[in-house]
Amino acid sequence: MADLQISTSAGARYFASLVPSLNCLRLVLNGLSFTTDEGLTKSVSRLGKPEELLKGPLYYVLVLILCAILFWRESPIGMISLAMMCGGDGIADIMGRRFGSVKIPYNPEKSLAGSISMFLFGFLVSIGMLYYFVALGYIQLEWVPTVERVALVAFVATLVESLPNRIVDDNISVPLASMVTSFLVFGY
Ligand SMILES: C/C(=C\COP(=O)(O)O)CCC[C@H](C)CCC[C@H](C)CCCC(C)C
Ligand SMILES: Nc1ccn([C@@H]2O[C@H](COP(=O)(O)OP(=O)(O)O)[C@@H](O)[C@H]2O)c(=O)n1
Repeated sequence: MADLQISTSAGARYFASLVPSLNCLRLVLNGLSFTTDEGLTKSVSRLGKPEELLKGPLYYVLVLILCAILFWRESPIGMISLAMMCGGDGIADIMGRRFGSVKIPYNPEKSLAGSISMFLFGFLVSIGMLYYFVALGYIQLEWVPTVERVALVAFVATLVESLPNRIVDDNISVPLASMVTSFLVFGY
């Protein structure tokens, strides 16, 4: 068990994914009303309906599991995708609701304040995470091209998030767009 807590061990990524996996189970059990956790439902839903847990929150933890297992500590793709979903998309909601008076022309439900906040905060969290991983020696990066690449990923993810999300939830489209763009610019 101690070996699993060493991030270089083969099983570490699976051990780390236990936390979002257990939350995934909580969301499914409560979303399907097999169990009732009103605190969980109220904290992660908008209307207080259990079935809401099977949408955005569930996609969120599934992306966490995927990034932990697929990318772990050796690829920048996972940490950038999580930074854009957890940091960028998260701040877009907060800033957009509060300061979003100027709406996006092609999507009146979203605002420039939300999108600009998403780009800037998602970019900064991505760079911060990459700096941390470089400092720990997990990955090696040249910073000038890395900053340019992360800015491109943040721009694409912000553009995707600004689109009307009636088709695909942005907890899927934002990390997916980040993963594809990161793979194209970083190559791994
Ligand atoms: C409320 C959540 C998603 C809804 O997003 P949206 O539809 O408003 O866009 C998040 C649900 C969180 C889940 C119940 C518990 C997550 C546990 C996870 C291991 C915590 C680590 C998060 C950290 C920021 C990486
Ligand atoms: N780019 C954005 C994103 C969200 N928002 C605001 O945040 C609210 C929730 O955004 P959303 O529907 O994308 O919710 P999440 O599922 O991303 O949290 C929107 O109804 C807007 O009021 C914004 O103004 N601009």
